[in-house]
Amino acid sequence: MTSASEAGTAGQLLVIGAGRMGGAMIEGWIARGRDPHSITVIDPSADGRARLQARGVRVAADADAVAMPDGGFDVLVVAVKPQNFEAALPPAAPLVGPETLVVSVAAGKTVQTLRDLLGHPRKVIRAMPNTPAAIGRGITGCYAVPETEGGDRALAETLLSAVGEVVWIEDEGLIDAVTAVSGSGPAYVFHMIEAMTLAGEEVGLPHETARRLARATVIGAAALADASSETETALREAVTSPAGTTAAALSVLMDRQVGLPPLMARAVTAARDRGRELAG
Ligand SMILES: NC(=O)C1=CN([C@@H]2O[C@H](COP(=O)(O)OP(=O)(O)OC[C@H]3O[C@@H](n4cnc5c(N)ncnc54)[C@H](OP(=O)(O)O)[C@@H]3O)[C@@H](O)[C@H]2O)C=CC1
Ligand SMILES: O=C(O)[C@@H]1CCC=N1
Repeated sequence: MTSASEAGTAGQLLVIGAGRMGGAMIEGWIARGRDPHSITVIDPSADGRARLQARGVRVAADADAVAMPDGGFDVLVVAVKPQNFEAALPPAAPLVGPETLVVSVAAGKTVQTLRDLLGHPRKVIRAMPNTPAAIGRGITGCYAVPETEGGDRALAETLLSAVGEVVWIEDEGLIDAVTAVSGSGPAYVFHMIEAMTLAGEEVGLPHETARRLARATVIGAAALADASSETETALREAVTSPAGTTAAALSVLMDRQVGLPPLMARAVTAARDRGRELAG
């Protein structure tokens, strides 16, 4: 087993579930120079396995088919759906050693559940990334159990920062809130494009024109926010002429009773509560 600091690019990684999230992380690690042979994937999808194998990643259809590396796995990344936990995790428990760092990106599933299903590993980190990870523009919120050491957190941060920014929280109970804001958040933004497209059609634009305008506006506004040192509030105010068209729209969107803030609060609370339900 390598030291935690070496394992940013060295060390042996086991990934259970290489779909959208697991796959994006693997691509990020390889892009950052990790040897694909240091990654082992368990995934039942034959197509997915063939794609990864062609990239040099070691693959197995199930835990029984995994060849344990000398010294064991340094990190186990759990990236299966919460609904697949019971089937996927217990068979992998023998692959988890006393020094293996378990990093789970699954929504809802608690440290306690991970420990119960994986033979009670000591070092567990819950991480919540999002799909912009696929282009290296994700953000991941992380919680580490007190049993982890500085080197474990540094190792997790190295792995997760391969696909974007990393923020740490000190309370596991807040991971569901992170999920509700940034984990699920990209879907809210894509839905904003859909809603602006529909609204454009309702005021007379052809569908494709409305879609092009809406999409380029969201992408352009996000890029401007990214490039600018100004706050979102300042950027919003820069669009808003006194008594102009934007002010008319914002009087609807910013209504405290029926505007976007109370609607977004309901949506984020619903996501947070669903995360809590998935824990069970
Ligand atoms: N998508 C997102 O935006 C985010 C997802 N997450 C979390 O990431 C996790 C994975 O989500 P996502 O990547 O979207 O899901 P995907 O369905 O894309 O990926 C899950 C992968 O796990 C595989 N799988 C199913 N059963 C098993 C098993 N028994 N052993 C090993 N692998 C298995 C699936 O194969 P098959 O398709 O053949 O079933 C699939 O390839 C979830 O827990 C989710 O909460 C976290 C942040 C954001
Ligand atoms: O929808 C979900 O449950 C997962 C977690 C965050 C994004 N997708």
